[in-house]
Amino acid sequence: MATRRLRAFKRWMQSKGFEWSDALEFVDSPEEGISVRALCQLKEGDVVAKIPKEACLTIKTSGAHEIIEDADFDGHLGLAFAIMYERSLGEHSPWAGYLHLLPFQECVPIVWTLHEVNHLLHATELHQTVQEDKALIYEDWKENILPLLDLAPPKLNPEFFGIEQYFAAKSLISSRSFEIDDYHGFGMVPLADLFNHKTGAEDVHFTATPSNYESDTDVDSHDNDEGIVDEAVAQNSSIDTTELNTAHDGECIVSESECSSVTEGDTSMLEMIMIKDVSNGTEVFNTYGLMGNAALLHRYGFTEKDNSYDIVNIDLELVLQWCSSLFSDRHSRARVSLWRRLGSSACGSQNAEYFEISFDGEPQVELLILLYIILLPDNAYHKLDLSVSIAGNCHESSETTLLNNYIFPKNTSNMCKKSLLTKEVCDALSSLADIRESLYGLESIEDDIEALARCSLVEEKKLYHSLMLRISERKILQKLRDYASQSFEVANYSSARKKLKRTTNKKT
Ligand SMILES: C[S@@+](CC[C@H](N)C(=O)[O-])C[C@H]1O[C@@H](n2cnc3c(N)ncnc32)[C@H](O)[C@@H]1O
Repeated sequence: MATRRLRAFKRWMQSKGFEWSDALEFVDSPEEGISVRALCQLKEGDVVAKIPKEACLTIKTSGAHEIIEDADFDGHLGLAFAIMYERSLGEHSPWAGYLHLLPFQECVPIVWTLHEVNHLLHATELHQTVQEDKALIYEDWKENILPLLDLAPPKLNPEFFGIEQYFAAKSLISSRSFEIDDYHGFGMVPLADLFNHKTGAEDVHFTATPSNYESDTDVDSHDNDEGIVDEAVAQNSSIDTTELNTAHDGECIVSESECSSVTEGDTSMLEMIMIKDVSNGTEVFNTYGLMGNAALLHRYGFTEKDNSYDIVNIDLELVLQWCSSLFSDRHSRARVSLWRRLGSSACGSQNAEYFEISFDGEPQVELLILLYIILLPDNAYHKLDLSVSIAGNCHESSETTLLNNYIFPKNTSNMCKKSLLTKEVCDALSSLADIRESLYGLESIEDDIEALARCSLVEEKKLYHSLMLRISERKILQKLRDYASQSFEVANYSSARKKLKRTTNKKT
């Protein structure tokens, strides 16, 4: 459905030199926002849109570029300032037709109230991150934007540069900005940001070399310090400058980006190319990257059911808590120290170390090694400790060799894990899953599932996606328990078989 705002946006795109195929339909739904659909069969390799870089809103193209340069604002801060500045110009902004199409803000957790963050994200992978983000963004605004408002010139209307406006701009950057090129950096790319995301199953890509879109300049999303931002195009690549064909006699025709049609040297346009066939009437998806639900909610404000990139983390702190419920502090310290001397480490930084549990409930091997060492009987621990010290002194054998000799005599990765999965380690994994789960509070996962079933995705978006996140994390903890019990059963079964074999061999 083409609404009035979409028609105005199309007129704006035309005035700025955008080209797009008639085979693309922009659909505006009050519940789901804007999406893009194929009006006819789209073929792999079709160039479906061309976007002038000059029409992208970046720190170079914005009317605020001098203020941004003088203030020495970096990429994120600069782009947030550019968005607020262009919004402050109203109809006088060259991006007015685009800005009208954007929501004021994207419903990502940084724009939720602190109460909502604490209530809805409690104990999830996002809770602490979002608390920290909110504090940092506020500090950023206070230190950089607020002082600028008092300067004359430039005379800035404070109404458009307040803390709410800054958070809103940051939410738009997080959910819809793209890397453009070395000169522009990243920015807001009209039209490209109308495509919704599908994990690992995108239909459309941005590329500088339309005729060989499988090359290195193919673009995937990538991480940067403030979240995943889609990378759009490498500069100075050859670009197909063929005009897009438009519909004739009710037929949708898009350009065939063949090598022969490539004109070298035009780096002024971004292009969108189909990377697979899409049938008539189907939504055309981009991908924002391969992300679990925590990352999706953090950067884009939504989650996906059964997202295989989901993970849950177990903090080292939590392992230490479990350890001190069974052993003395001295025991814990000594075992963790030996674990570190063996060259093991967790993910994250020194004061926030954690272990990842994958979507199928498999724990990071470093966690298994730590639990194994914590649970070693004293005599075995002393032997290993002595060997590590001697090795450290003579520099003859590496920690890995020692660990392999001691724990992994067979030295193959599958065997490694199996050797670590003793009954005690498996019990420890189950206890850790229980402790991690207890952090969510009194409601069980079944309560969460029921609450999700009652929840409206449209009217209670925050609740819906935070429940999805909690449930996906809790399902992984369930799988961790299954992994622990099954691993022990398997280990038990194979050691029983070995014992049986040894006994039978002895007899024969
Ligand atoms: C780049 S915009 C995509 C266009 C957007 N739908 C619009 O109305 O303008 C990204 C935002 O679209 C929404 N979105 C994208 N993919 C989605 C998906 N698979 N499920 C739910 N929402 C999605 C999220 O709100 C996200 O922050």
